[in-house]
Amino acid sequence: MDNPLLYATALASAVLALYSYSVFRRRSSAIRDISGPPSPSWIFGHIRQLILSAPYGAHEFKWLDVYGSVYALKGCFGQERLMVADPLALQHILNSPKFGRAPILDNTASLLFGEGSVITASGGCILFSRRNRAYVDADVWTEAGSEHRRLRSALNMGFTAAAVRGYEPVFKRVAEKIADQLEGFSTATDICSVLSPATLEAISQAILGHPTQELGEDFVANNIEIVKLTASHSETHILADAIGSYVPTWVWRAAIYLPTTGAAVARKERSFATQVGGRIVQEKIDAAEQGLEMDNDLFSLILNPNPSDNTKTLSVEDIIAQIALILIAGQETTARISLKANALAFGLLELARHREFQDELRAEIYSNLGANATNMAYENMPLLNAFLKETLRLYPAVPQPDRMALEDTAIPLGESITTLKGERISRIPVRKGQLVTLAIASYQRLASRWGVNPHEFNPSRWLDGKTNQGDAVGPYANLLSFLGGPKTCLGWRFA
Ligand code: HEM
Repeated sequence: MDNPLLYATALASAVLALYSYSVFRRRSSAIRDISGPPSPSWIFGHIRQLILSAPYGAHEFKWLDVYGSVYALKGCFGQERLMVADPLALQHILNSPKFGRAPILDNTASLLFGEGSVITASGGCILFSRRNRAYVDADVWTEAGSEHRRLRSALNMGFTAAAVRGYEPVFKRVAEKIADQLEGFSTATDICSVLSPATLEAISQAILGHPTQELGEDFVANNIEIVKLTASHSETHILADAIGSYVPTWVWRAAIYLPTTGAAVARKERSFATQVGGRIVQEKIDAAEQGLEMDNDLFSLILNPNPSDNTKTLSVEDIIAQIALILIAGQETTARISLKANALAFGLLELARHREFQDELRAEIYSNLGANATNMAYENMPLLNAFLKETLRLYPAVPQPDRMALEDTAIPLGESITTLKGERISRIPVRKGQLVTLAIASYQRLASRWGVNPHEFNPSRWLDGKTNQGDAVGPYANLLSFLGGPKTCLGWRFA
């Protein structure tokens, strides 16, 4: 299509179709009656303010103060969205089969990791492809849910408290390497460029049982490229996501063959993961057949399951299908290269800002290392635990994941709200297809939950018992940094 008139006509038709669709949905949506900030733009809605503002939350936390823990926002092209930081509502959405990941998240995941990974087996993609044909089939949900449970149950073997304790020698080696590197720097340095490869090293050794150099330079370089791509945000990305969410799943599946940088990196990742993963798995199978002792990395654990329990058995293909996901999911969230959300970098930044606390924490760690240098007793280190919780609370790596209602339903609220019509409601009716943003960063700054001055870094809030824990919401300290419900981060103990 090299005729500019054709381009203009195609673009105008797409914009008109999006506009008509958004008007149609707006007329029939209950979200219209929920208060929220006025939208600055029809094309971007509030998304630029939500995602691109610096420092993080510049707009979001003001909206939280003004509109409370549930309010309406506009997405791109006039789309209605609901922001939810109410603990009961979050807990409901995360645990209800009536909500799934937003199609754009699922489709991106399947592009990067293929169809066989635990994250793509969770039902979303299958459901969304059916939804494109305007129906949701309960049997499909159950089938996809059970495939997700099967993979999770088998993989979980490598993420139990005992298994993660088994990885401690790896963590220690990697931590010593980071410390050596940092001691060698005499000027200001980009900490993310040190932490990101170190995290990949820890994951590679603990999960695959091989140091990164054995994965091959090309695989490692491509992995870093993917982490950079998935961490970057711009107006172009926002628009591409918005348009991509209207694109059917079969088009996404074909997108892997596009001649774009993103598709090329995704293609390489999947091909490297299959080749390298296949080689590593085969080596382990050969070692087991020769009666050699298996290592205690995740792959060796999975390949050597309890034969009496066949629910925990994974095929070689199943195992290989998890490699790209685990390398990227762990690295991207723990030590992301972008400064938007990097748990480790933000933790170090807060230590630099709070020198007194830094000294106390160092003293606590040294005194425990002295007592038992090979086996760290984390439970005996209250300051370290408080530091980790406070860092994860203030800087969730995934601060605003989207969910979508898979059928007409209602979201219960812990605190009732007044609608624009003046009605007091304790449940918000939502229509099938409604997008809901889980406002994790806002939830983790609710004064009602975490005590006074919730925007301040103050680890002692965890020590003096002033955090109101309420109902269990997330897996760790009631935080939602690892999300919650059946799709809780598999690697939260590892992280
Ligand atoms: C601070 C570090 C980490 C954070 C904040 C984090 C956060 C998350 C979040 C929010 C999700 C859910 C995504 C969604 O459903 O939309 C997730 C899923 C996942 N994470 Fe993590 N993660 C971290 C580290 C890790 C590590 C180190 C690993 C593995 C070594 C890992 C493996 C996974 C896997 C396999 C899933 C998919 C689970 C499923 O769909 O059932 N994560 N993570």
